[in-house]
Amino acid sequence: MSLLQVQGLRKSFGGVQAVQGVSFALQAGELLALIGPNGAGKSTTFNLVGGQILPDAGRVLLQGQDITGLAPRAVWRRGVGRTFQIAQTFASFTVLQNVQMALLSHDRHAWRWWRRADAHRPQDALALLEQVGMAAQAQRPCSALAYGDVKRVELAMALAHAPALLLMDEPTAGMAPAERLALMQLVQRIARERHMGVLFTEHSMDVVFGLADRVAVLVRGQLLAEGTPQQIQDDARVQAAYLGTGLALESA
Ligand SMILES: Nc1ncnc2c1ncn2[C@@H]1O[C@H](COP(=O)(O)OP(=O)(O)OP(=O)(O)O)[C@@H](O)[C@H]1O
Repeated sequence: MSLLQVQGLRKSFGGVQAVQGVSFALQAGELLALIGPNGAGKSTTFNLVGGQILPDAGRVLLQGQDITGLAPRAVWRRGVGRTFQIAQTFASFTVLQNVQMALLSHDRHAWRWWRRADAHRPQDALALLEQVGMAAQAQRPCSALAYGDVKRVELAMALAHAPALLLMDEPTAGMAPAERLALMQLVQRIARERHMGVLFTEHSMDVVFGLADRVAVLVRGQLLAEGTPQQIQDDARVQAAYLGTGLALESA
């Protein structure tokens, strides 16, 4: 059974048909990149899976269970984690405290008990930081970190929830080419180790064609093609869709 099945999703905003019957599947341990020109419907699809937007039609199944229309928090409870285009951490708290707070949230302790974070599962928080290569910086405030390191802390916070599926919205936005490949190599390794599926939107073709297992191409709200990076790069329809958009399909 696929980890995630998206079946015939549709969403219109007024007269704009943002997503028009999109279907795809994602397996555990796999990285699926959702790409397409501006306005293709990537964010809308992403938000339909995460529960931020209600679909007009179609279904989202997680491990065979229908999660269509559930609120974001309920989708999260079912095992769907999320990272954001602009990493979200508490700047004045230490790296370790940030992960401890994510563990608190996962363990269903209310956020207002944040003062207890210091005492909450410090060894587990440290182990998560080791997984993302941030244990040495555990005691630094997040405000003192380089942006690439903040993204690693955000990843550790998402992993605190032990998600079966991780949604990553433009994970490498604002990062230098070497940094973004390193981050996504880390995500790939963790996805394999944890059998966690990763659905990500991405504009950097070096990341998409270097690290995704499969690529889904959206154009004007429809799924134009889906396949391995090589199949997508060789697909004449995809190349035509990108012509004139100012985006290059080749890896940098
Ligand atoms: N809340 C909204 N209200 C009205 N129109 C919307 C809304 N969200 C998206 N749209 C429209 O739906 C279409 C798809 O937008 P979407 O943001 O999903 O595309 P995208 O592929 O993520 O684009 P980009 O790469 O520019 O972020 C666009 O025409 C957009 O203007």
